[in-house]
Amino acid sequence: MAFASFKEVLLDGYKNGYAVGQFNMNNLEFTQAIIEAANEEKSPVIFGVSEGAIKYMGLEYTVAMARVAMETSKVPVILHLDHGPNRDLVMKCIKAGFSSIMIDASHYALEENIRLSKEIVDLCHPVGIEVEGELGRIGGTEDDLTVDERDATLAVPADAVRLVQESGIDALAPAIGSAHGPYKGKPELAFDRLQEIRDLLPTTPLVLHGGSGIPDEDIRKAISLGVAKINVNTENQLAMTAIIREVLGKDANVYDPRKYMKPAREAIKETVKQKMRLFGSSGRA
Ligand SMILES: O=C(O)C[C@@H](O)[C@H](O)C(=O)COP(=O)(O)O
Ligand SMILES: [Zn+2]
Repeated sequence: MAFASFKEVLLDGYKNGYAVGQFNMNNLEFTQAIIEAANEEKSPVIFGVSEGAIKYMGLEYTVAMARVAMETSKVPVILHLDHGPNRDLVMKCIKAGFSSIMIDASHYALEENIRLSKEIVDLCHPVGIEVEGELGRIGGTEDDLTVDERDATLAVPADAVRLVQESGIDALAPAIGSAHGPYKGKPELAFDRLQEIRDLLPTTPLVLHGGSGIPDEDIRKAISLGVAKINVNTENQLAMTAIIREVLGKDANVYDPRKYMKPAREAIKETVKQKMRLFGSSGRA
């Protein structure tokens, strides 16, 4: 068994009107919960791993856990570098066995975003690895980086065309008003902007970051406008932490981590299953 093709999985969603969830790996329990949910829902699944998560889990453990999950399951599984910051980490992830890469050069000016994204595509495509790029600035806290909401900027459609065509990326994450982490108010997605980008790039699967806390009807609308991958992390973290608080709050004598990590794993699994149903990926594997 091998990891599945990022482009094939996304294109199937794109053509058939559903999105595949990227769920971030933070530890063993996340890995188990995500793959169990995917198997029970018969859904393709993407393990997203950020630089911070790699530092926390270790690169070898990360790949080993994802590989065991992939080899023991019957659904397409992808191991994706999330918000890859530079060539160095991308190279390490390719060598370690990641199956796709996100290069996030969105904090640079357009020309530099295109240059760095193309450099990563030129590294990845010859070895069969597909690449996601990002345009505009997504607000909120992602990994160890916080972008103040006032500094968040929507992706410019003409720039999206240049980034995709000149770098050769396989999927595009345009900033359309979603944010990483918990939302302070109701999220306001710029659907007109999403529509414009989709019309200009009718064959490129789009990616929605900051997928936690977005109302179901907005998720469905985003999918109808070309979003084929949705990233979720915060909702899983909140579900896990809430149950651990509850278990420890009820009984101060609990000290065995298995007593609270087991229900925590179940809580993540339920959250992931609900997302797979909402995204329409259930039953697609
Ligand atoms: O913060 C991370 O480690 C991962 C996120 O950046 C991920 O790419 C994402 O977009 C998930 O957003 P969230 O659901 O708002 O955490
Ligand atoms: Zn993100």
